[in-house]
Amino acid sequence: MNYDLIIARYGEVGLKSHKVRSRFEKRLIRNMESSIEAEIDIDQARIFIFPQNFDDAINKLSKIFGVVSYSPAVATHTTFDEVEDTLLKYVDELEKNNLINPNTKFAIRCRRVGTHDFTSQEFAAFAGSVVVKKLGCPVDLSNPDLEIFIEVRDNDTYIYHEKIPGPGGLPLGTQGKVVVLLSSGIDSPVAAYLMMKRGCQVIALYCDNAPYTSSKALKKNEDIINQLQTYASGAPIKRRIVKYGDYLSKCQNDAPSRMTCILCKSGMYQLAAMLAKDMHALAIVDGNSLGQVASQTLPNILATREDVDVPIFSPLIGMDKVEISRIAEKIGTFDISKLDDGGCKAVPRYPETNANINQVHEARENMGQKTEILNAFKTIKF
Ligand SMILES: Nc1ncnc2c1ncn2[C@@H]1O[C@H](COP(=O)(O)OP(=O)(O)OP(=O)(O)O)[C@@H](O)[C@H]1O
Repeated sequence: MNYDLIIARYGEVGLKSHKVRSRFEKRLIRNMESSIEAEIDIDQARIFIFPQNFDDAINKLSKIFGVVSYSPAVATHTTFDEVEDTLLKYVDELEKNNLINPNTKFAIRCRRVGTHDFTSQEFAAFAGSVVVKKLGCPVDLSNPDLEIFIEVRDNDTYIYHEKIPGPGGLPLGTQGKVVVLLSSGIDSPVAAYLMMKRGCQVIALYCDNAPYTSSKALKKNEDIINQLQTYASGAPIKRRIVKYGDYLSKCQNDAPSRMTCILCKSGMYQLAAMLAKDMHALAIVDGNSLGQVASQTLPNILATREDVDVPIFSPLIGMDKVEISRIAEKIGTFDISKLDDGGCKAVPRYPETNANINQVHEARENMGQKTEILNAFKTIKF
């Protein structure tokens, strides 16, 4: 198919006030321009993309948040003769690609913006008659095998047959920055993706538990971030790594062993809060799903968040593993996350599942958490 352009549509952005919408539209276009080589215009809630490479643009648009659907299209002028001529060529191409034949039930869907001396129904009937004359195929408006869309916008008319779904959400970068505690597991990459979909730029903090975890875990974290970067056009993920092994040793040596995981998570939140303040992020995000593992019971979630003065979001809290894994597969992180990295050797045999906030508070004081976290923070490279 020889297309002239791609028409993209946005969803939620259109519900905003005029001022906010115009800011979000600009950001959406900027995000598109940073990964697609194209000339891009916007007119009345439609984005017109004239790419250098169509396949590449079609691929990239599926990963740009804010886009709800898009259609490769041909363009012509709004006259009966020119639309007939262009439609005949378009149908020729559809036929060559086995998308239409004399038995295909089809419908023309016409939309119109502007002042014309015909209605949308009249124009659809005209376009339908062009197709019937050419192929003799039956019109079926309620249950067609193929829909051909004709979009008339003043003097320009666009013809297309596909509406490819985009990822939806809000344009990346419109909702500020968040620090995501991003491990090498299945869940936190999905949490990061969902926050990106809501428009947040991600700062990914990885706590490197070496020598309790292997270099494979660190490599997996890098590969996961590279995969998530394909969705981050216009607001790339910033990766930060903290050396966390010494802190974990201190937890093991100076606190009851059943507390290690609680103190580990509590320390991660403290670090994430410091990083958030340092990098002007307004929230922390984790991959918790209620009750999934020992560290994610309600008492433990409460105890690990004590003294954290930055909001913590857990976008997966109500999802089960199957739902989370399905998203991980869709976004391409599942196969990386599921690779065996040997796990964390600091996990005790019997981790606490019902933490008492006072006891955790005492354990944090006794192990000198504040100093240990300050020391760990210094290992982050900026
Ligand atoms: N090494 C780490 N670096 C950064 N964040 C981490 C790390 N380990 C765990 N977290 C955070 O704590 C949350 C819960 O921890 P848990 O030990 O259950 O994670 P996991 O199973 O290793 O990874 P995930 O939850 O991402 O599948 C994670 O979702 C993640 O947000």
